[in-house]
Amino acid sequence: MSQSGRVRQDEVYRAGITGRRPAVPTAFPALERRARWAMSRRAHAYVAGGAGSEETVRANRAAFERWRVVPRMLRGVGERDTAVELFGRRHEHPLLLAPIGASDLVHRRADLAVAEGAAHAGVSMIVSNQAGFPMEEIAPRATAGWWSQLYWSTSDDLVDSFLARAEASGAGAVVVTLDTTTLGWRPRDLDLGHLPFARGLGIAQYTSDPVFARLAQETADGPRRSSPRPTPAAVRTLLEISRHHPGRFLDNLRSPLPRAAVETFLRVYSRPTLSWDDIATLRSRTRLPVVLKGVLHPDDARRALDHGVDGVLVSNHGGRQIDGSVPTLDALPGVVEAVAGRAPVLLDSGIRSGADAARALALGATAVCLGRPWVYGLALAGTAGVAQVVRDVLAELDLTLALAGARTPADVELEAFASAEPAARPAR
Ligand SMILES: Cc1cc2nc3c(=O)[nH]c(=O)nc-3n(C[C@H](O)[C@H](O)[C@H](O)COP(=O)(O)O)c2cc1C
Ligand SMILES: O=C(O)C(=O)c1ccccc1
Repeated sequence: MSQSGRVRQDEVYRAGITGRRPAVPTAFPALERRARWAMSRRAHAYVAGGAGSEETVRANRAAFERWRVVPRMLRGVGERDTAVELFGRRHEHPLLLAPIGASDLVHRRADLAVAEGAAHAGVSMIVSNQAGFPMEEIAPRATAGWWSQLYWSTSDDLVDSFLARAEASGAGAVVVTLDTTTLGWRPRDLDLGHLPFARGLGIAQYTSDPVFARLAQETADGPRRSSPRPTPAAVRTLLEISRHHPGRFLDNLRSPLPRAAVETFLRVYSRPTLSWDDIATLRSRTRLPVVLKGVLHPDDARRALDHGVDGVLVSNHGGRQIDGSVPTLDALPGVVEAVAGRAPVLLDSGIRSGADAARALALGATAVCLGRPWVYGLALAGTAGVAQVVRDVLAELDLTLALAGARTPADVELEAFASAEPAARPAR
């Protein structure tokens, strides 16, 4: 049971009496504006940017604006209950941090700070495969739980190694991202000629991996000279890269290995030929619950369940992959209907506030994932910034329920507004 909205408001207004203001802005537009000043041009372009003309980035938002809350009065709702159970674990809040790679572009402590911020706010974090630190260092800080996100590599051995490491480090699930088998067309990054990974950012999960070390050494040696196991020196160099200076190792380390590591990453990080046959092998590869990220079609959701998948995450990667892709909130009702309560359905892409979370949950999402807003909190105030952004979203979610006369998100009443084709609310 929660009154987190009132608690957070009281905290802010009381601190205000002595002249203290929140560390980061409490609403998204100001948060983004402030973060933009704090970030490098390249970092801002990478985080804020989307595919093509960024129509889908905007459409994700417009989809939320088409649903309006119809508040119900006098329902005596004093406390709200937003807890959910996901894969046998109780989550106090129906929100997780979406996996976001290369956060070492915006903060020196990157995923370590994010994990601590998520833990402070009491939410789980989905650790990106493209993190700035090895998952073994992030995991102990994510005390409210964490899941591991996987890009299916061209090397099946590397996939198995990532899965084994996630299991050994206590991940609660593995989230396989399907929508980035190849990188979308991103004009902001293209115009700056900038991809973080090409500079050695966001590759720490790889450089800390023994299978990857072998692949990188093969690249450095050339195929003829390569030895079957990575030499101890190669492993040491790569570990040094992942521990000490992921961001600037190309300048700092003289050995050819760092450059080989970047080249190897770019070659192996994703398999464009990924198919349902690969998904079918997952059950024998890992005992972790499997979530497929990037599902937008009801038939793909059904097929996922047929393949033994444990959950789906409705996502268009924040509009970064296909310009003109369907907004996730529009896709949600069809997926919810197809899944029919058999598995959790998560949603991301466009969640900016607690009011957005309330609408996605009322439309049948089991939980939502917060993306760009936490990156802006990180850029402005590190751990404290991430924690505040999350707590503010949760506070507004709680207040939205209270004012709508809803004890749980499912009780929120919605109506479609000014849409050419009003989407039907799924039966629940
Ligand atoms: C800068 C950035 C990096 C991202 N990196 C990853 C990643 O490594 N793995 C992944 O599955 N999704 C990644 N995503 C997608 C997010 O998980 C999520 O789907 C998206 O941010 C949701 O959109 P929103 O931020 O507009 O709400 C990234 C998104 C951004 C903005
Ligand atoms: O930037 C992204 O959105 C992302 O997820 C990604 C992951 C790997 C390589 C390039 C981009």
